Amino acid sequence: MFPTRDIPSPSSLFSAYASMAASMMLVRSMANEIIPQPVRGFLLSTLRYYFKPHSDRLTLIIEENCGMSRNQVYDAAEVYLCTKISPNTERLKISKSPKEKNLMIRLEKGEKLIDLYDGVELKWRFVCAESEKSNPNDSQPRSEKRFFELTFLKKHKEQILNTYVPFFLERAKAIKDEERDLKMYTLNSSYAYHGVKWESINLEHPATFETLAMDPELKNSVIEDLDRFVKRKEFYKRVGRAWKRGYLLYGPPGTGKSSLIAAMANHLRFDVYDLQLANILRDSDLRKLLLATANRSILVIEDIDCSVELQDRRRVDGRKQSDVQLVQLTLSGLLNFIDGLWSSCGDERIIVFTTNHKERLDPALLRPGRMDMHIHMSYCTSHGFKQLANTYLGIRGHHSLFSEIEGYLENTHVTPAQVAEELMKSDNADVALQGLIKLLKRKNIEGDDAAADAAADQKNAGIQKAKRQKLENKPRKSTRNTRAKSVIRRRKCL
Ligand SMILES: Nc1ncnc2c1ncn2[C@@H]1O[C@H](COP(=O)(O)OP(=O)(O)OP(=O)(O)O)[C@@H](O)[C@H]1O
Ligand SMILES: [Mg+2]
Repeated sequence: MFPTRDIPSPSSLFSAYASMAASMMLVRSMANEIIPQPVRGFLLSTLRYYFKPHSDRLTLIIEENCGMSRNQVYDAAEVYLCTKISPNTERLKISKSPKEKNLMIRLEKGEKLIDLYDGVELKWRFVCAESEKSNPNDSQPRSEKRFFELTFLKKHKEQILNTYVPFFLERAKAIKDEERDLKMYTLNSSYAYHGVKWESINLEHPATFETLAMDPELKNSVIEDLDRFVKRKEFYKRVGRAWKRGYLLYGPPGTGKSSLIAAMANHLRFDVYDLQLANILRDSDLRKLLLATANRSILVIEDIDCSVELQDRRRVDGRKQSDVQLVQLTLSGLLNFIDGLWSSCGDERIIVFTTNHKERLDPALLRPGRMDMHIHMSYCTSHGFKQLANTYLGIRGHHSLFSEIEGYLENTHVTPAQVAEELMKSDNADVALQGLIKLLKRKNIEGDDAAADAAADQKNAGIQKAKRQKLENKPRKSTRNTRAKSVIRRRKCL
């Protein structure tokens, strides 16, 4: 039997606890009275800091807003994380506004993601919390506070802040760029504006480097050149050059010069500014227009050989006599103007000139260093034809009619535009290719005729030239004779 004497009865236990709790409350209330609230808060948090086990993880809080403006890091994280959605993600938000092309996908609150960067594991969590009301009597509903938590090992703090955050900011920019519609700016020459203005439409030209029929080596070198250009921000800064690049596209009509410009714009996701010089009368307009172009854009001046005949244009069309301008715009003047402006402002600019007649161009344009790359767009080759047959008829391998077509292409001048037109005439590959053979045969005969004509012309021209020279020599002799005779006559007279 246990002695029951030492075991406290429940009622005595209760009264002991009650008196202990009362005395603790008394101590606390005394402490509350003695130590003011802010000091108490500070002491508590300090004690908590020293006695809490320390974590080896750091969490960055990325809030939606910073003051009145949006937090760019938050917006970038929202876009970037859409590319990191894993099979474990359970809830996503999707939306689409009428103006947008693609669905917008965003994380739902509470969702977590893991990202790996350079071997470092990063834990992301999207949090939506109702913010505290500053005034409890306020009838307004509580606002929602949204933020991302980014957690990783503390030892990676520098790496994350200095490289990972800039990395996903850059990626988000690229993704947004990819999503947005490209713009094509043309000039609005309505003089209601007292000048010209850029007007934009969506650039929906579907040409890409994949669909472009052109010499594969040349195509690759253009792609590489463009890719190198956009990556060389630091390089251009270091060597003290403006970050811009010029391309001259030349070749007969219908060889793909305009298509190449569209392919460049689609590849780089750059807007296009189509500068029709014929619509510009004043230097001040040109300056305004150039200054109004944005970075990451392509300025296009098509058919530059026609535009250089701009000197001394006198424009009176439908305007008051007082508005009549004497326009003096020479190519070299224009180039110096563009160079000057471009060297002083703007980044990541591309300028493209096109011409059907390179030989007619002002040497100022062809001067080394002015147009960085001269790209010859030529008649359809056998490789170009295969590319078009693939694009238009879906023929990937060989076709029984190919060798005949390739035979003709070796000595026939036909443009990719003409080939493309033939290939579009039927969905049936055999019919379309037969049509192309007919065209090539016709061209071949015309080409032979034209060559025969050209040879005959040349021969005639040679004969005419010889005759002219003969004639030119005769009078010269006769002139000399006449002059000599007259001298003799004059002497005789004396
Ligand atoms: N190299 C090419 N590859 C694919 N398609 C081409 C090519 N060249 C021309 N085409 C087709 O022909 C059409 C006209 O070509 P494009 O306008 O690019 O020629 P261009 O060289 O700019 O002619 P122009 O000198 O008359 O301005 C294009 O829309 C395209 O369908
Ligand atoms: Mg063109």
